[in-house]
Amino acid sequence: MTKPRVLISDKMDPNAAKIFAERGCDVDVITGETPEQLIARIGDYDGLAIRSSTRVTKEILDAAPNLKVIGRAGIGVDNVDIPAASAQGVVVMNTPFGNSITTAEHAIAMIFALARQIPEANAQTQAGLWPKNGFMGVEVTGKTLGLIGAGNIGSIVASRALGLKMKVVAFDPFLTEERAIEMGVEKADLDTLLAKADFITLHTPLTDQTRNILSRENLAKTKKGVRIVNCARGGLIDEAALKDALDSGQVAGAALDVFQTEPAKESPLFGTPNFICTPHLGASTTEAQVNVALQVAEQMADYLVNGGVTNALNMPSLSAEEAPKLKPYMALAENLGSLMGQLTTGTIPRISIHTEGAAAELNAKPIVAAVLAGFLRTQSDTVNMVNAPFLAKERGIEVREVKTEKAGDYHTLVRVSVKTDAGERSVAGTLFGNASPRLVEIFGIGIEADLDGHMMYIVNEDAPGFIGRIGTLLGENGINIGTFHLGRREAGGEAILLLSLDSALPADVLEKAKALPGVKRAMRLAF
Ligand SMILES: NC(=O)C1=CN([C@@H]2O[C@H](COP(=O)(O)OP(=O)(O)OC[C@H]3O[C@@H](n4cnc5c(N)ncnc54)[C@H](O)[C@@H]3O)[C@@H](O)[C@H]2O)C=CC1
Ligand SMILES: O=C(O)C(=O)COP(=O)(O)O
Repeated sequence: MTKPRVLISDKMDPNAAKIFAERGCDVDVITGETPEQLIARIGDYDGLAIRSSTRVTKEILDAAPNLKVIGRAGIGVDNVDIPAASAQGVVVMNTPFGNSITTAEHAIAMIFALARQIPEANAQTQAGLWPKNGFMGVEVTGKTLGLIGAGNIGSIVASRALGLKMKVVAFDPFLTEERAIEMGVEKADLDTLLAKADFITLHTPLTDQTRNILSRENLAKTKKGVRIVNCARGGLIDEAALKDALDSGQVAGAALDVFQTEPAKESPLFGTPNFICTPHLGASTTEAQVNVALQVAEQMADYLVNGGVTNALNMPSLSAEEAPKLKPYMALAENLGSLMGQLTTGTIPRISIHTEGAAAELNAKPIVAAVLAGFLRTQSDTVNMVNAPFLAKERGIEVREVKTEKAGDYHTLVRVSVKTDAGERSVAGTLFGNASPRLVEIFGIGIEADLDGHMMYIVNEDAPGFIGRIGTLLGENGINIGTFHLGRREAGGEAILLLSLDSALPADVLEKAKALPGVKRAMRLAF
């Protein structure tokens, strides 16, 4: 058997290459290449091990017919086009915990650096100025830390901040009261956090919901003199608005480890008083880098050599016997969970997974795990089939399984229902030819569609002319519609439109769609 070939394309602890070799893989370490160089090289490889510098785009995947697995030595996978990788059958895995402590410690270091202006004081002292009177700091003891995102890293930051005698107020729509009490933090909505916090620290992934969470408008709602730390992802803060807020004194200090565009070699923020930054060093400690390198190499080698799957973000774990029958159901279940996750917001106390007809005869556990993974992955990059049920429990989500062996309108059906403030809402799908997943219902409205790639979802008033208007808007913006699906409650009532698009829907076009007459809701979806 030929040995699997692995490319390590970002700087990684040497332990990774060592493990790959020990586990029977041929490994090359070639870092710092341009996308064009990577495209020219990637065709030969079965595995690609990365950190945040390599962007794995559809173009790179298109040039990688042999690629089976992408391993992220770290947490965030926003640099990987996961829908494109999934479409190509490439497993994407990360190492969800190996660098969390290190990153939390960087955020705490940033808090102190801001509180005592350490970088500038250091620079002026070494320049011979002995600026003893120029640097009046603030204590952190007794101050309020606003935590946006209370997942793995956020909760470590909270525990450290509590140890420093800070009060912690957390905003995370998926944080339950019980978990907040366990963490010793006060659960709050975003506006309350913005109004109360003396320091704000961000620990969410970059998603459509979190992009620009510290927008110009939200920065204006902060307590005057707030200090802000971002060691999560660029794009969570409006950088131009942050610059203005620092200039006006609304924000007394800001520390960024991450930027909207990286590498950030220039920025209007550079040189602004009370602004400090590091070049995406959150995960850069010896300990964290050894952790993630060992873990990613073990996981990838396991998959390439034995077919074992750990911490995969886009693939279910299955036994060899169950696999062929369950596989299409897993895809259906994951898509339905993801659809539900994308369509609902806020705390969800209950998810019910109902299998009917042929689906009810199967082992429900992987189907339930796939629904939960699809649902929770819209909130966190670190969810997979293995940890989704635990995460759901931790988030206080009650999970119900219901089986009806007698078939209804479809010979086999999976229905996902969630309890929301607005009542119970459900989506359902079936398998065509026992193989192809198909959506058949959204929120009580019958609609048949494949859930695949980039999509757009619209709820509108059923009235003549609407379909023409949306088609014209997308056409004028160069967006090609792949498939077009319609459903409605009754003639002239509420209608839904589900479009598959050949490219991602830009934010400005989405805003224009929302402004079309008759549109009640418009959003982009991705599978
Ligand atoms: N600077 C660096 O070098 C590093 C950065 N990171 C980044 O840190 C971030 C957090 O990582 P983890 O804590 O491990 O992830 P996690 O998945 O454990 O936690 C993320 C939390 O954000 C919450 N969240 C999701 N949507 C939200 C919203 N709209 N508003 C508020 N909260 C929301 C989730 O419920 C979850 O609790 C990720 O973006 C990751 O990529 C991670 C490691 C190193
Ligand atoms: O793990 C993450 O999400 C990180 O952002 C760390 O990035 P890095 O591996 O240091 O390029």
